Amino acid sequence: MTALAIDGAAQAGAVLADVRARAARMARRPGLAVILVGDDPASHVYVRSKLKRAAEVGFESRTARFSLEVSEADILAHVAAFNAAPEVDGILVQLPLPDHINTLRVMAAIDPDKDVDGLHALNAGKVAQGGAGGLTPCTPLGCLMLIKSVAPDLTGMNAVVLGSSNIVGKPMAALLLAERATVTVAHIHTRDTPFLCCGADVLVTAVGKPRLVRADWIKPGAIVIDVGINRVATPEGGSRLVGDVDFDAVREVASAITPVPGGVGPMTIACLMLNTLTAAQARQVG
Ligand SMILES: Nc1nc(=O)c2c([nH]1)NC[C@@H]1CN(c3ccc(C(=O)N[C@@H](CCC(=O)O)C(=O)O)cc3)C=[N+]21
Repeated sequence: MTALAIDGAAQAGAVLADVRARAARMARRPGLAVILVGDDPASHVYVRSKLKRAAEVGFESRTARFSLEVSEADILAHVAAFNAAPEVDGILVQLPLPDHINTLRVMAAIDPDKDVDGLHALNAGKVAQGGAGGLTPCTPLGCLMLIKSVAPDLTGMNAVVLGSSNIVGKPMAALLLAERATVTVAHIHTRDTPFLCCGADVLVTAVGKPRLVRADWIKPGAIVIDVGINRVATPEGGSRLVGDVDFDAVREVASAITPVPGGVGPMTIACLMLNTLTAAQARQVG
């Protein structure tokens, strides 16, 4: 069987069209503020594409850029200014931050109502409790939409999440649990990860290791969601993006799989716009 390649770009396009239509009906355009530290080229690419999408759906946006040497106090002061700015509905602090800045302290400083990354402890706690009313981290939210596009009911399924970060693995596990799946989270210290993966009806990989996940790790018919974005050298001397999954081989075992690029990445950005719209609507209603 050759798996269905889940078209993340197309599904993201549908989410963005919906966001754009709903934003157009608002009294005030939603506003997104991005904080970017350092000069990592990949981070700059991601932030550029977020700002481009924001403009396309009719949002205002602004970016505060800082050198790698910026102090934590300076970042916290900018977060406070965005918290206080009435035209800013969503605040995103691009990660990773440099080591001298305490990421959790910065997340804690963001107004939870403007926390469009869903990383403030209040929003993370709401996600963990399986409840509505909070903002959900963009990548796991996008992954869940992609999964549900091929499997609307996850009740009783075995889901395995590779990676236990605050931004992907932990909220992904919480969302799958809320969908009534049986969830296992594997990480760097896990013994026999391939064995765990072999029992997965749904496998979400967020590790950052190019082509780590092989075809013999995959249960026949599984749904495979690849969050990894890894740049690798090509024999021709160029480079290209690959995921955490050996796509060509796994495709012959799985029933559905997301490609890289064109899978989870575009959905992450679409969900950021969706969260910004949600935050703007909640704030404008008051
Ligand atoms: N606070 C915070 N929130 C984030 O959501 C966040 C972050 N920090 N730090 C970095 C990661 C990475 N990330 C991506 C989003 C879109 C693509 C994306 O659209 N990728 C395209 C390809 C892009 C390319 O060609 O380079 C694709 O997969 O098709 C990739 C990566 C969001 N992140």
